[in-house]
Amino acid sequence: MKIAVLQFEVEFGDVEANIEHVEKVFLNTNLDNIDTVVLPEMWTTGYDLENIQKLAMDNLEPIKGVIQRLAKKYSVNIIAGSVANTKGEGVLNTSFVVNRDGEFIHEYSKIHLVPMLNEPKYLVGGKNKAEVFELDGEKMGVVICYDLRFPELFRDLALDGAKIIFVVAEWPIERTAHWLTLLQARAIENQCYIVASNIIGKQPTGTEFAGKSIIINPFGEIMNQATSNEEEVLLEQLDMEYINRIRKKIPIFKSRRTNYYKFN
Ligand SMILES: O=C(O)CCC(=O)C(=O)O
Repeated sequence: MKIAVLQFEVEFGDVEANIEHVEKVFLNTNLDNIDTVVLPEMWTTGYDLENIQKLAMDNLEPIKGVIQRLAKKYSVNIIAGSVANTKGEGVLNTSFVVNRDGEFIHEYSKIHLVPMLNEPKYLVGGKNKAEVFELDGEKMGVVICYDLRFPELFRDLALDGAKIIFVVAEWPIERTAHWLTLLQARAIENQCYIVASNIIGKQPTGTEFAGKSIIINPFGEIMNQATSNEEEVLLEQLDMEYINRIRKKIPIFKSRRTNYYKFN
């Protein structure tokens, strides 16, 4: 599976400009042999939480249509990062996935809201657990930013067969060390690929973002990593068989002693 991870600066509160920008990145990137493109968290709005009610999508419309059109046009699967999304009782931070035929195949709304960003004041948490989905016959999952601090979520996805876990984020630069360490830990402990897309730049709220989008293999090695301050597209081929070799060599899933854990 060949992956393209997009890292860019989000225009604060400017949905139209951000969509236009992503369309341009698709146009200017050679996606000929790419299977799956990954976008970051809240990429249509940034953390413009004061205005999030009016900037949010309405049950993922119209952004779903935009992504479906791009997926078909370039014949790529798209992990569409996440967007502010009004559904039911409030605004969710929702990630979604569309396959290369333009079919909508998965949706997950962030369950862990971030106190440090005041997210619980403006957003509602997702009510469903992160589930595994399939693209091109491979099982995978997607989680959103702060979710990275909750290893249970990753373990559940891995136990359900996920071989790639995507992390879509707006992770601040001041906690770059946590970003890198936790992403590598999640890859090592779950022996799966971790593919993470983060944004760059400073937003009017004063938060500066870490960039450092990254692709990590199931042995925990960094295959590709972006800088902290430049727009970039990371391209990498993932060998899905490598997961089996690593799991055979270090059989942690066979060595688990679930009787001794709170969560099993
Ligand atoms: O956990 C962190 O340090 C950052 C989380 C975050 O910024 C987010 O979830 O958007």
